[in-house]
Amino acid sequence: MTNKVLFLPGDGIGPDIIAQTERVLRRADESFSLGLEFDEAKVGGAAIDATGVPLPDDTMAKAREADGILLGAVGGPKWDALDMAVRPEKGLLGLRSGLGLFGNLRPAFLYPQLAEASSLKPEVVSGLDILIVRELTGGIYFGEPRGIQTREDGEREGFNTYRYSESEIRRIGRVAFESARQRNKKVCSIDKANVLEVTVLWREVMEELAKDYPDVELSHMYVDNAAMQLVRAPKQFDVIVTGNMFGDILSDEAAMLTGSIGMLPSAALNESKQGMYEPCHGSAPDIAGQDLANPLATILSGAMMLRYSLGYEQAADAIEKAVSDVLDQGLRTPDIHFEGTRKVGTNEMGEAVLAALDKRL
Ligand SMILES: NC(=O)c1ccc[n+]([C@@H]2O[C@H](COP(=O)([O-])OP(=O)(O)OC[C@H]3O[C@@H](n4cnc5c(N)ncnc54)[C@H](O)[C@@H]3O)[C@@H](O)[C@H]2O)c1
Ligand SMILES: CC(C)[C@H](C(=O)O)[C@@H](O)C(=O)O
Ligand SMILES: [Mg+2]
Repeated sequence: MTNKVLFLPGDGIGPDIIAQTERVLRRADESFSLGLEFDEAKVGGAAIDATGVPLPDDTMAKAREADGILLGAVGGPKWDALDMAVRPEKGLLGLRSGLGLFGNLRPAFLYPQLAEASSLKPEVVSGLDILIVRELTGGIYFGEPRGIQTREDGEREGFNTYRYSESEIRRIGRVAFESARQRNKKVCSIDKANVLEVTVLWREVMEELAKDYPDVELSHMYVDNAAMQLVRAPKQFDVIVTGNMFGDILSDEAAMLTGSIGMLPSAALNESKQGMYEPCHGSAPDIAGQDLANPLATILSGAMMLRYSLGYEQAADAIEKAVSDVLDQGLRTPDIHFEGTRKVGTNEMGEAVLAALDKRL
């Protein structure tokens, strides 16, 4: 069996962080004799520049063939102002929906070495380990109708549709309940059921589903309260399940509890566990190409790919331990740097992870 890994570096810091992750994955491949086959394709702004579209057919074809996809990030000021039809996000959203990657796992785990980098007091975050399960191919991101139009009275209006079917809610709910079974057996479903009918249905379906998981405790919370609770007492959460947009916002918030958005990996899985893995952050145009980006979220996404889509638990473990080792050594990119630690660049951080991985073998 071959295990095809496709790299999609994308834009901004995407190529910087994918380069470091590729080194680490190639080393893991050699050391554990995984038999990985690597390929690369363009997406987002880089694809627009090269081909005129953000998701070329060739990229989509390679993505369909791949067992695991590792994406850097897409977008940036050069392309974001373009019409919706050609926005780089279309490339990313097209990949997610085209591959049916509805289940987005975003683990907000605080490495103890980074407690001082967190935005919250160490006692509030120490031991933090939350899994955000975000629905990724539905909700307001994809609902129709959508658009910007000029009304008869000459005023322009923009509109999107927040829509979820029962089966879409049920399948993401199952991901959350199953994940909770492997963890602390608590699911908190986050909605806005006091205002939005779509989330009244969301709540009802979660309640129905809970009957199949009597060993898991289900609770519900409105999203505004959840945003507040995440910074007040984040350790009350185990698994959070929520829709596409609320999950997008809450996962960036959760990232800061772990020290930096540069630390948060993610997996996007479909029914057959094919997956696309990416850091939760964007293309960070402000620091692109300057050896400043933190590559750890992407390296950790690579470890998630080995674990969830390719089944190489041991290699995934070794990479995660190597990341912990470099934090133990006090190495920090600027986003997680604090007094008493040593500031390093993207490249040096990648090299340090490689060296730590070698020592672990
Ligand atoms: N998955 C994706 O591809 C993805 C995700 C989010 C945003 N975007 C796109 O990225 C572009 C920039 O968006 P934004 O500025 O809102 O969000 P962003 O996540 O790119 O950046 C927000 C802030 O976090 C910092 N940051 C992000 N990643 C970092 C890392 N690895 N190391 C150190 N610092 C890091 C940036 O320097 C910036 O100050 C936009 O075009 C947006 O649409 C893409
Ligand atoms: C770039 C954008 C489309 C994307 C999203 O909103 O899903 C990003 O913010 C993310 O979190 O992956
Ligand atoms: Mg986001």
